[in-house]
Amino acid sequence: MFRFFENLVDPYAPYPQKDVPPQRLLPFLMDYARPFRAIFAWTAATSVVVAAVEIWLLWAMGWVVDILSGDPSQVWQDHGTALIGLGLFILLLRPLLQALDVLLLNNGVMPNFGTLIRWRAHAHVLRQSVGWFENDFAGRIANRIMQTPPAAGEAVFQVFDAITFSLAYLIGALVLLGGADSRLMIPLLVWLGLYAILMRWVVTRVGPASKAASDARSKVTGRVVDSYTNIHSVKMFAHHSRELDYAKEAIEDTRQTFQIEMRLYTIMDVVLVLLNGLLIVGVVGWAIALWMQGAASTGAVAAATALTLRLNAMTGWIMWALTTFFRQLGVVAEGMETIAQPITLLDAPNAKPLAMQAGEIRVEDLTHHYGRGSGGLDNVSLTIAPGEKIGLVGRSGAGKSTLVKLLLRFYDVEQGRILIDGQDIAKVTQDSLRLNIGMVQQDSALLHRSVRDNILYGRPDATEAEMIEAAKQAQAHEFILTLADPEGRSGYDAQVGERGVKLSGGQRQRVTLARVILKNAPILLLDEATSALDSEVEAAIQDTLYGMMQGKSVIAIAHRLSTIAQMDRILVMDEGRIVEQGGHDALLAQGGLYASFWARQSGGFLDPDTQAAE
Ligand SMILES: Nc1ncnc2c1ncn2[C@@H]1O[C@H](COP(=O)(O)OP(=O)(O)OP(=O)(O)O)[C@@H](O)[C@H]1O
Repeated sequence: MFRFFENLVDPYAPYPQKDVPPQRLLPFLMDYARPFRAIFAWTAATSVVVAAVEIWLLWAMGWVVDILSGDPSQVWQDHGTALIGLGLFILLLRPLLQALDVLLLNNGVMPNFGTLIRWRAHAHVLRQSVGWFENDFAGRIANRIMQTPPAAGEAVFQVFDAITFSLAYLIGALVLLGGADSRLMIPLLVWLGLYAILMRWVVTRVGPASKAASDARSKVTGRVVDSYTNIHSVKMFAHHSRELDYAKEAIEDTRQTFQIEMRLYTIMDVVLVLLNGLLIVGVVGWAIALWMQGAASTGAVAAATALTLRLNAMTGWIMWALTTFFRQLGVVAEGMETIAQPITLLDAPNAKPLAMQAGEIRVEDLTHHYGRGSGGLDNVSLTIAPGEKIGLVGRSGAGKSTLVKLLLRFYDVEQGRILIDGQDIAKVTQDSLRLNIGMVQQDSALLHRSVRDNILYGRPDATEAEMIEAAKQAQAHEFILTLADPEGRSGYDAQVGERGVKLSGGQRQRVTLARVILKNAPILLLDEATSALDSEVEAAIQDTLYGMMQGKSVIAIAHRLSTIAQMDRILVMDEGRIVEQGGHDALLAQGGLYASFWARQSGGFLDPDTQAAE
């Protein structure tokens, strides 16, 4: 039976992905609620029926008191059947109705609603560009993905569990009192008015207070996770107390925002008790007065008393439910700051897959300053012939990596364009573009998965033999066989730690090389691909690299000039521009920047001191 309700909505069902999610709270939630429309309607209907039954039971209690005021010997004779019917109703039908209500809410809605939001929110965030991620804390993004779905689920739960139920209950109570004596409705209506004012006062403050508290919590997560992921720097610089202070500032923010929230609840609780006192004295006192005048029966007084006491118990719960509702909406509003952000780097409308032919790369008048006035690239134009191998050198910050990242369309260029085989890379699908480019990066971070998963990331459908062959070519096979992790997995199954921290820099780089070898893409970008290797391994890998480059268009960035001296052409970049280009010998003869780099190289490296001095 549980399965039936749990399977009413499939949270992973395909859906139309939006590039620009709704920016306002209600439409944002409605968007996620769409697959739940039918189940929400049913839940609301059963909540109303359950509330009506509860009110009706109070009325029935008044009726029982009234018949008990009659002749005891006649009660069973006159009302026996009705009393049995009432008993059966309470024993059978009422539990069934309530069971249906909670099954719909607890099993149909709750596990699926949060899951659907988390799934879709993660799918949306994963589509964001590299630049988008660079502008935020990974911890904060993760926190919002984690806390928004349960908050939205809790808000929806309150709508059906408390708000729909209590609205139906209040309307029923008015009808019931009105039926006994319409004057009894007056104290209830006055109380309702005051209750509404209090509710409004609380609710308008709870949403913003809760959003601020939630914001502060996400900030704490962002800062704490930042310290943990960079624990090496923290320890190396002995910045233990500085990191604590950095986190404390955010933690203190959370405390203060939480204090403001809690003050609201205290005020609400105290005023509520006062209001409820008014309700009890008003309704029960009035009912007694009416009874004394003979205008109300004993049963009516009993029903009115039971009703007010029940309302007294319920009002705290309703207020709590309402504040929870608005508090959770505050959390959702905070989560929206991440989850509802439009995807800015999109495939062009009707983008086609990149049709790779020979592999010509043309960069036309490219300028990219990362949204600032300077830095990055300035008016770079360049044509790389199919199969040509380009070495890219220049001081740190000259713009080499920027050029490579723009080729991968990690960012949209600010000015100019890049063409591959005559096709503007902004107009082809991002996936097809990146599938055709293999890249080995300077700081080769790996995924916290097994070595096998990491290598197969280059081509998930490769066979085991192909994967091992790639590892061998990258000089990685031997050391991989010696790996073991604390859980007892070894070799290709060993986990590499977050970002690959359990491997040495050179080992990491070889695993990334293996995955690019396996990918075997027609364009190859090497950004300091061998910088972490010792000369012996590097020499062994150079052959593999040259082998890999055959028939491919290649851009290789290197500070170690000896690794690129053999390239077809060398480009020298400085301050975002290409300042020299040509073969190694020609550039040396030119006596410019390249010649000075070469002259100052010690042991094949660009000397960092001389670089700084420049
Ligand atoms: N994500 C980014 N956001 C803003 N500015 C950036 C970003 N990445 C790089 N820059 C800036 O662009 C300029 C060029 O950086 P780039 O990484 O391209 O240099 P590089 O030549 O590859 O240097 P290195 O040899 O040190 O890797 C620098 O001034 C840098 O501060």
